[in-house]
Amino acid sequence: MINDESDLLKKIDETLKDIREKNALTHCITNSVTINDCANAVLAIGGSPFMAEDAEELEEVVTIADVLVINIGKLSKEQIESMHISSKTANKTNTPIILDPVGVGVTELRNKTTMDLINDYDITAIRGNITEIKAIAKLAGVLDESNTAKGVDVNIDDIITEENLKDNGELICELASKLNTTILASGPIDILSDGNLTVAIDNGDDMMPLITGSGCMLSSIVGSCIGGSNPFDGSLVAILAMNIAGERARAKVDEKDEGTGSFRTYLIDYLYKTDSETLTEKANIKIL
Ligand SMILES: Nc1ncnc2c1ncn2[C@@H]1O[C@H](COP(=O)(O)OP(=O)(O)OP(=O)(O)O)[C@@H](O)[C@H]1O
Ligand SMILES: Cc1ncsc1CCO
Ligand SMILES: [Mg+2]
Repeated sequence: MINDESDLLKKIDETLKDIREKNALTHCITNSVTINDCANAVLAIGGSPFMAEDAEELEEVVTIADVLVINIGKLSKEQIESMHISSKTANKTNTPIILDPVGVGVTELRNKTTMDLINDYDITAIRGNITEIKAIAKLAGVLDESNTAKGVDVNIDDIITEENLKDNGELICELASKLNTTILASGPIDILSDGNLTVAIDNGDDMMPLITGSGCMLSSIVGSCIGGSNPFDGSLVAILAMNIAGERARAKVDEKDEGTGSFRTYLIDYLYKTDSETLTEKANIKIL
């Protein structure tokens, strides 16, 4: 039973141990832009990445995988078919599915692919930037209007702030409840909800959106963490690990007068160096 923030912090140590012990085989069908960063992020947090998307091997892959991560960043007809084959198998084998709906709201293909997956299968968690999550809310009939994403990036009018935190928290909670899933919406402040418990996480660094794939990496490690624990605790540890790695990477690049290229490398370094003491000490979380 979670009564306050300290109850959530107390669980971090055990959840991280479970994640590392499980070393979840994390099957990703993802975009070719950030696929290597995703594989490295999964290894750094303590998972085992397996990128596979040819229809011929998918039933075998999903059957041995602990978790399936689907990222719609750079779709092709073949990949969409692969997403369906994998999701169908994953639901049969009770393998959790994490969906990253990159650019949903921007094109009809992304809208259709996202909503087909949500409507046809049990999706364990959805992780997107706040514009993508609002686009799904509109497509699912929970929101009347939504802004269009700027390509794969958030629309600045949607950015989660202290002022809109309560409204966004309520919306994400309602959407999670309606879709019977766990939702993680990212930005300067992130919101996590399973439809019962809704938490804001105010960690991270403003250099994170200046490299491509910080969101894709986050979705991949959400997969490894859920595969090693459960949807809510796993997502919370994943977002804390990612954002606190971002904070430590930023301190490092500033110290060395470096830029976004080095930041990308340090982000993986500090994901690898994730420890529960640092997460617990630096976590800035609030139950909404
Ligand atoms: N301005 C910011 N300040 C602090 N942290 C941020 C900021 N913007 C994003 N983040 C963090 O960066 C990570 C990725 O979130 P973001 O919303 O940028 O994902 P995304 O748009 O899906 O990224 P991409 O599609 O490029 O992979 C999250 O951990 C989030 O908390
Ligand atoms: C830049 C880009 N384009 C399609 S996917 C992707 C990676 C960030 O989502
Ligand atoms: Mg994204």
